[in-house]
Amino acid sequence: MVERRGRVGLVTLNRPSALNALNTALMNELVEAVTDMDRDPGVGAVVITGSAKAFAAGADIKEMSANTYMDMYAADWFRHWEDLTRLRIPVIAAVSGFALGGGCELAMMADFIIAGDNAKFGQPEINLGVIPGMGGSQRLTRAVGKAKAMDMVLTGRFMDAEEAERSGLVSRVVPAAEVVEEALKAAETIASKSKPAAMVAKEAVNAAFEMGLAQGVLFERRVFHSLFATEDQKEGMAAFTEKREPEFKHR
Ligand SMILES: CC(C)=CC(=O)SCCNC(=O)CCNC(=O)[C@H](O)C(C)(C)COP(=O)(O)OP(=O)(O)OC[C@H]1O[C@@H](n2cnc3c(N)ncnc32)[C@H](O)[C@@H]1OP(=O)(O)O
Repeated sequence: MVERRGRVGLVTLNRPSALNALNTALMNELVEAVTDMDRDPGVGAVVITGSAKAFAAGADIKEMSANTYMDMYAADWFRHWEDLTRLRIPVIAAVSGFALGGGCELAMMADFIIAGDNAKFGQPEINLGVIPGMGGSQRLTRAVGKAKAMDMVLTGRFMDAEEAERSGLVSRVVPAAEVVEEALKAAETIASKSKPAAMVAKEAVNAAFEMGLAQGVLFERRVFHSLFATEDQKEGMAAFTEKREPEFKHR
């Protein structure tokens, strides 16, 4: 499930026979793997991917179907999975095939999504008599706006890769066979930058979803100032002046 390519971590969901339906065991493994990478100074970015047919076809319907309200509430079902949104290093979702329900929500927990041209995104929980429960109603709405989010959440229809790119859900669409390599290349590019700068950049962009404009701009300015305490800022600006490539030390 977990591989290292230099400074990049690659995590592959490994239940292809069930289209990577997200059950507790799989999600515990995923959260543990990326949390370990997040703490590893040698990792600068992470890619999460699935199989060619499915990134993930949703939360495991069979695992939760017999649960009662109290089972769901007492376990606070999906709460632990939200840990993925608290990672400090950049995370890319490389999506091929189905990204449905919890699969779409998992992809949206990443910092950005690179989609194969066969990708299909959807929040079809309405067909099961429920609604998104891993943040879909919130993150999809922020990504694509109210009209498309309402359409998808209320009708359960799928969005193809082209529409997903046009709507702002994914950052780029590439041939399906190349999606993991493209995501790894993007992750390698990120991991080659100053790690403190990349982490702060992620925090600053995410702040746009939590703060008003004035507060967000102030937050950005303050964390921008803070980067002048890093060796990498000195190196990056010296390298520019000396017309050479920077050698970041990630501190
Ligand atoms: C986060 C919250 C609140 C909820 C959710 O995420 S609920 C789940 C939302 N997702 C869905 O409703 C999609 C369910 N899956 C499908 O509609 C189809 O599997 C498909 C359209 C994605 C693909 O259809 P296809 O005919 O190509 O493949 P299947 O034979 O249907 O699937 C193969 C294999 O995988 C099992 N599978 C698929 N999705 C799930 C799932 N979400 N949970 C559990 N198991 C799933 C499917 O049952 C089949 O396994 P078996 O052959 O053993 O039955």
